[in-house]
Amino acid sequence: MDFADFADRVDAIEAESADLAITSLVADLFVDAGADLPVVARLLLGRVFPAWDSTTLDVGPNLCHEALARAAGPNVTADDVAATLADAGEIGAVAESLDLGGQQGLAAFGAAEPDPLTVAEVDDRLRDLAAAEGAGSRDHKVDVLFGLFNRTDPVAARYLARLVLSEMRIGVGEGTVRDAIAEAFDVPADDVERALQVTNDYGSMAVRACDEGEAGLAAAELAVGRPVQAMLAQTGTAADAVEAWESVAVETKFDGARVQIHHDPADETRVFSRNLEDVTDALPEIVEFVADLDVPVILDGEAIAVDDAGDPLPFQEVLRRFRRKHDVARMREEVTVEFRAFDCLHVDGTDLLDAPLLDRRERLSSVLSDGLSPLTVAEDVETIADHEATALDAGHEGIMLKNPESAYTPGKRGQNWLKRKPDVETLDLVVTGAEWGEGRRANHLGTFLLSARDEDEFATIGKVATGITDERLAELSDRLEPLIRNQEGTEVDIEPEVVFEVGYEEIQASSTYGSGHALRFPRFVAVREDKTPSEADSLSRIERLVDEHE
Ligand SMILES: Nc1ncnc2c1ncn2[C@@H]1O[C@H](COP(=O)(O)OP(=O)(O)OP(=O)(O)O)[C@@H](O)[C@H]1O
Repeated sequence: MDFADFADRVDAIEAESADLAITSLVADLFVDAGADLPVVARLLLGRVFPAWDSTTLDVGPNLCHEALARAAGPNVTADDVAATLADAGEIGAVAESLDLGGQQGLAAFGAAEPDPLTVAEVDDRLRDLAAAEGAGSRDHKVDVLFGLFNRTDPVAARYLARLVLSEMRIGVGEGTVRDAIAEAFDVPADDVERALQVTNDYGSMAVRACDEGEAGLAAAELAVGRPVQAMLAQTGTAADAVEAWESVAVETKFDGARVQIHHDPADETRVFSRNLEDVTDALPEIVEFVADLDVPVILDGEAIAVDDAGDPLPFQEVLRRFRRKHDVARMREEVTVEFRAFDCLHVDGTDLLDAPLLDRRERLSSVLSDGLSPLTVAEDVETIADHEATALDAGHEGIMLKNPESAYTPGKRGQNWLKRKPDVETLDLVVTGAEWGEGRRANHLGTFLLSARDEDEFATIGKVATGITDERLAELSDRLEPLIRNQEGTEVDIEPEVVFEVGYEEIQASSTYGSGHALRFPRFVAVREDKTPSEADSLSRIERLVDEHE
């Protein structure tokens, strides 16, 4: 399929507002995609790589601006592109407005008219770009993008630019793609959903539905090395759990960060964070913890930080170890990390997702002799309260209440896992702007603009400057500066990428911020290194919190 045809179809999808009509347009596109089906399914979701693969293109706004400027000819600079972006508000509109691939573009192809750009070629070139590293990789990336932009018409340029900056935002979510696969290939949406949960690969599952139908989807299996979404919990009480189930599996709720271990004794061990990022290199202790297991396993659990006496430290400590690429050995001395296992998805060739929790726990105890989260089966609130008191005494965050009969449902926040509602409410919000500091803090970003997730946009809700030490501020500044998009006076726009956990006193109505709400006395708690903006708190959650407190 030509990329220009794909872009025209995406344009029609973006222009449609009715959900059902969008699904049908996507389904038609899937039917017409032929051999490009896997790539088309991923690109619609703004992905070059499957959802389980944490490889990124690693293309920042500046690099993209440079490539666009080159493709637009000698009279346009990267600064011009950035200035146009400030007016246009999004990179797609900027790319579309530039006259790309003029004479300088043809010259790059030896003056001959280049072949039309295909979807497969875009995919190949972007994969090649993602693989570039080391000296010269930046130039190589600009060259690749320049080569692609040179061969796009305005609509294709719009979607290519959005794709490379992970800003596809065409109103097609994972649910739409699931329903469109079902509609296109006449298979039940539930079967597609299940296969997607197990594989986390929209492209391959679209192909399976097309080629093999229901049977192909049913045969989808977990693979050691390919992470699945974590099962999530709702808030609930002991009384809720006792009422809902015959008995209750009570576990300690560790205050750490979720990790999924994929261990294959014949191959390697990989550790993934809650957002499926590969964090293996940052957490060598976790790899060492399973090194002696002689069967392939997929384990779910929590990485916690402990002090010299082995007592738990707050989760901010463990987050200091996440995503760290340098100084891992030194950080390991500073913060000791341990693993606490609470679930087991696969052992030695057998998938356990559909097995009841207690069976999965039995398999877990058969492979691990220590590091298990303690579990009590309770039938009354008193026994649950006892477990809770013991957990809190030991310095843990609280308890989890689980339905002993329940299957493991990846990515689902169902009724089968309940977490004790924390006493202090915090919000996970995306940093979308900042202000340069004053006085001795003038070289750092000082105040951070926070936004809640609103569908695939972000709605501002407050600013935080309190609770941040000078050292932390320097770190945050280094982290956020490369994400600056625009600057006006001392205020900057920040590419939505970093999630802050923030405490607050109250949520008030406000006309100052886009969300219609403002946080009263917001204070910085931590950077949620384990969350992406898509996992930040949504505007609808904030509205629910406001309703609850009224
Ligand atoms: N025994 C346990 N079983 C399940 N989860 C546990 C357990 N101990 C700790 N956890 C952690 O608790 C998390 C769920 O509750 P919590 O509210 O703390 O997480 P969150 O990441 O802030 O929010 P959420 O997962 O609800 O989006 C799990 O994702 C997991 O990381």
